[in-house]
Amino acid sequence: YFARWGQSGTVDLKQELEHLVTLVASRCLFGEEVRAKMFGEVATHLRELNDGMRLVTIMFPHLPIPAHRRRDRARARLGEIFSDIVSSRKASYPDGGPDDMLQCLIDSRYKDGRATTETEVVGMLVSALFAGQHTSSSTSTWTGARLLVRANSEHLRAAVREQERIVARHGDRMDYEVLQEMDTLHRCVKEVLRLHPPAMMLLRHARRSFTVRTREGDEYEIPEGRTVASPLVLHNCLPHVYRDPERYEPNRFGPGRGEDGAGGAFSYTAFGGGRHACVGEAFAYMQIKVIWSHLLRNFEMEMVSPFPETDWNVVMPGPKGKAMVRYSRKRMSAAA
Ligand code: HEM
Repeated sequence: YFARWGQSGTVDLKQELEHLVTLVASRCLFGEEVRAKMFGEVATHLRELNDGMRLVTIMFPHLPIPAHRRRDRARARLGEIFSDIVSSRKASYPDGGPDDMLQCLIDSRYKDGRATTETEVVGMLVSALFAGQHTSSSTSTWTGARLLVRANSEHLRAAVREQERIVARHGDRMDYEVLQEMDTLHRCVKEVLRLHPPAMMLLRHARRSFTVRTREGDEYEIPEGRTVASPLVLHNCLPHVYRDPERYEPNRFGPGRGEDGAGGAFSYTAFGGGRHACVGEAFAYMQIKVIWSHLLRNFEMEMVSPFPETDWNVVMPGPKGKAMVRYSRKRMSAAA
């Protein structure tokens, strides 16, 4: 993908990473044969789905506003595209096909032995692509925005030094084990997710009433049947859990700092928690670390646009506007 970039130049990192993550997601979900075909249109519809998830959507999901109409048209069109993909896969591989998520959903059976229907497979594909695309691409962009500003150059240097050590040990080999060694990069991404969680709140339905006791000792009764919103944009920044919470400080998750999980099992909830916690967490970290290890090994980069603002108008807030980055090629050698 990055072979398209020149020897040096300026790019909108946000747009580049959005494209790349859509390609990776479509390859992993649908397989090689559809990756190239569907890229342009699907990327546009995914953007319209996200743009149609406004704050007002939580209260009035069907309010007749232009963003909701675009969302509904995009969902219908995605349904058509994916239905074609499911039926052509079923026709081409009647006895089991390639090793990807599409095939896995087609082959799945319910406990009573019933097969999944085409509508169910299409619905799950749309939701997995939606859940995995925007979240990972905005986290990749925020990682760049955080690491490439001058104030964080020590963290950038630490992440580059880690890549040098890993290249010296493993050369160009890139697989699951090698990714597990990238602790510094992992913490850089984890800290990005603390400050810029793509989901701003978790929602739960109270199936029975219960009482919440605050640190100050106040008690609140949550009645049965209510929806409870847990605002992770706020509790990822609680000062009694995270020292200097507004600061980008990946080392707070390092050994001996005592901040990792300091507020209990649910103090860090960028991927949610409990029964409905994100199923894509491990995949997301792998994807983002593959992308950023490649960039750190092959490019010198610097942000040339202001640090992006957050687009708070949508339910899954991401960086607003462009994230312009100047790059020049380098080659990290195994001898480094
Ligand atoms: C940086 C990337 C990601 C972030 C920050 C993220 C975050 C989240 C959050 C906060 C939830 C709600 C959890 C809850 O309510 O407790 C969630 C659910 C979910 N995520 Fe992710 N996610 C990411 C990537 C992915 C990827 C790559 C996939 C799939 C390939 C994925 C699939 C899902 C699914 C299917 C659910 C619903 C789980 C359920 O309701 O049982 N996510 N994610």
